[in-house]
Amino acid sequence: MDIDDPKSRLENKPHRFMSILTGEWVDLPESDRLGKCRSVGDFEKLNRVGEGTYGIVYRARDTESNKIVALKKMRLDTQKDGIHVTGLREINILLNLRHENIVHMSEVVVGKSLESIFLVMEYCEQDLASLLDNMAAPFSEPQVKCIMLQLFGGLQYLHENFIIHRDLKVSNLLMTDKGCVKIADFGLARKYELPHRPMTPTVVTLWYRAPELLLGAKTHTTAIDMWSAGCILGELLAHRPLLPGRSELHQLDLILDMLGTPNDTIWPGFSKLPALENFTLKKQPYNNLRHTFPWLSDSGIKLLNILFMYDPNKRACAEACIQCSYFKEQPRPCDPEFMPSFPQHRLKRKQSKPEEKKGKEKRKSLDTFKSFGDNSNVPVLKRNRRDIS
Ligand SMILES: Nc1ncnc2c1ncn2[C@@H]1O[C@H](COP(=O)(O)OP(=O)(O)OP(=O)(O)O)[C@@H](O)[C@H]1O
Repeated sequence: MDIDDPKSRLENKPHRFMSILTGEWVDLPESDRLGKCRSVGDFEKLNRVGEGTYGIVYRARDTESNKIVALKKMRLDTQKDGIHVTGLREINILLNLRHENIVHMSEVVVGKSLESIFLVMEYCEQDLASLLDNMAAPFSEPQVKCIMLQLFGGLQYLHENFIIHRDLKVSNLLMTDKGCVKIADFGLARKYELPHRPMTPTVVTLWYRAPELLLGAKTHTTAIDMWSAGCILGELLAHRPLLPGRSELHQLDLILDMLGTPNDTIWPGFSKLPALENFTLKKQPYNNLRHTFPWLSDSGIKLLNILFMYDPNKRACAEACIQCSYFKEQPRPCDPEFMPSFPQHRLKRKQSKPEEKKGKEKRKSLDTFKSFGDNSNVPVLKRNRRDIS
């Protein structure tokens, strides 16, 4: 080797990288210098388990390890001739995360062409949306507490790592056959910086979207995930979507009906929010959460109230929710092993194509029900949680 020749020096230098998963240094073999991904041919596709806006998800078997995995085929961005930016974000974020309540992505594999990319993830037997659709009776309160504690655990980890998920909803919560809840679908997730920088306000599926986003706030905080968690808690308790708006205005209306109209006293800066330049909100002076959940304990109502604080700065963080007395009083959260499981329905489910799904609203609006009443008698509405965004 000519040590004065920079090209020669570069070619012969061993390549060492620090693993983002273990923090250990690893030598990169010469043959992998240009990068190396396994081929999707190493996997046997078993069946399709889900389809979202950005990808189709298959249950598959890794023929090398014999493990069952989920393979998510990333959709192409037809205009830009490559992988959609949401897919790249999802890869980037998931590679850096390790927590029992966050779906684990083990690797990226490639298809025949370079544009065909698949994420290999741990396989989860069900997602909460289809579980809710297939259960004859609502979740019991111990089961709801078990799910929520796990969701808050995952959120605490995400937020401590400066990640905002930005699309929390029941169809993005997966569950293993051991009852372990995993937050999935990081296509809209973003790393945030302090001070917060402006981001696009049209994130988060409408029914789970926080009022500050609906009113055009330019900065996003972890509080938008906490609002979505409140909507998920309400949905699990009631066994139907809590705030199923048909449009942004209708969504705001439903929020006002449930919580009353905000003002600058409870939410400093409220009247300066961009959307309020165009319209005035109706006046509704009452908080109707107690009326909506008459059977819920005071600490359950308190948890909902701290998740539904209008002012994002006052909204509870995940850690505060975990400490909430609701989880310490009777009935206590159940053991994850006692969560219901219907793995077979996922093998049967037929998914419609995303373009067919747009704008479809098959479910009855919540307006038909004045209050959820005792959750053991709630009529089960067939839901279509994936359709609204
Ligand atoms: N690891 C997994 N194990 C089992 N099923 C999964 C897994 N990941 C996703 N799914 C299934 O595939 C569906 C779609 O996946 P995902 O939400 O990641 O796709 P998406 O295109 O990003 O969806 P969206 O339209 O909600 O943004 C999920 O609702 C779930 O049913």
